[in-house]
Amino acid sequence: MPHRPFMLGLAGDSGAGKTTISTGIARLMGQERTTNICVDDYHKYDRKQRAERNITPLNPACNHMDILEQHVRLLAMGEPILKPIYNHSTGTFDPPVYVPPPRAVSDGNRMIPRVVVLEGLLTLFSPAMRERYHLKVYVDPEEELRREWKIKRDVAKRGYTPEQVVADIERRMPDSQAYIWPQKEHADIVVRFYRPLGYDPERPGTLSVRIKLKHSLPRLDLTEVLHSAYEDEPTVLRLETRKEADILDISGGLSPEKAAVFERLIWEQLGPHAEHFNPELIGTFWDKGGHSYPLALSQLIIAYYLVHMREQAVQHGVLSYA
Ligand SMILES: Nc1ncnc2c1ncn2[C@@H]1O[C@H](COP(=O)(O)OP(=O)(O)OP(=O)(O)O)[C@@H](O)[C@H]1O
Ligand SMILES: O=C(CO)[C@H](O)[C@H](O)COP(=O)(O)O
Repeated sequence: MPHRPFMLGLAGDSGAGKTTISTGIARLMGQERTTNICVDDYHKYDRKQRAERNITPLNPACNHMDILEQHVRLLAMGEPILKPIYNHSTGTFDPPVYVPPPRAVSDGNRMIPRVVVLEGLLTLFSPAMRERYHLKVYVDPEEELRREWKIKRDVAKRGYTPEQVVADIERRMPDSQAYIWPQKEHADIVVRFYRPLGYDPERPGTLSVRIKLKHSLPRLDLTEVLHSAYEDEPTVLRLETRKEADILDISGGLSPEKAAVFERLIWEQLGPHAEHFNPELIGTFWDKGGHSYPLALSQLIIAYYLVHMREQAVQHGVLSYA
């Protein structure tokens, strides 16, 4: 009887869109079956202590990496953890919370595995963590977009002024380059939102996405949708096979009709898990209560690979059943 959860590791710099992606994945795969862990909770120092020590939260030395590794292992084994909490409103720590074991739940006929999503600055940093995930994703928007997103979010939700956020981004840059960006090399999937030609900043839902898929991933058959795209809208969807990876480009100009065909196609390849998934609430992001088809499809594609990579791991005996 399978007890061990689907394990997804999602990394990227601050404001890159990790929470936005993982929120949609939880909605898609079932919020009641998903445990979402934000790795910010494992900061070693509070905001004041970081300022005193002149250390950024991007530095592994500023985080309890050993406890994080231990918790990733426990969660992967379907065990509970007592998780710290970092509070972004106060800049200090709240009392820890008990996170129940992510064990499979029964739907009457069979067991449905739970999902654990670990998202944060350093989730792909150490081999001890990487080896526990079925799928590793790195979120890598255009740097200008990331800055814009971070400034808006930190001002609206974390009490900073725009000047403070800009100064902080600059101060963090050496650590971004030293610790965060290199994690991209370890990802199975790299998701890059970018501004297409003629992009209107008032319509963030029209951002395009480029998804880099490592050749080690199982094949997602996109023939039908790529073929229909090429006939009438040649630039809306593109799949290019390169030496190091496949590159899937989804334009923000995708019509709702084509997005629906694309969604159905992935859906059909999800296998029996699809019946427990809910595609209705994917693709939303916080700014202006927006919706984006490239975001929705990215979330669906990640879920597809997560399901299939776990299946492969089980088949190859990498994961045993508890
Ligand atoms: N695909 C997207 N399209 C439009 N806006 C987006 C997208 N992804 C993220 N954003 C915007 O960027 C902001 C930051 O995103 P999010 O909170 O998901 O980043 P994060 O990587 O989790 O950040 P942190 O690690 O600092 O908590 C969001 O509030 C949202 O408005
Ligand atoms: O890079 C970050 C990830 O969200 C935050 O800045 C970090 O977690 C510290 O938080 P705060 O700025 O609220 O003290």
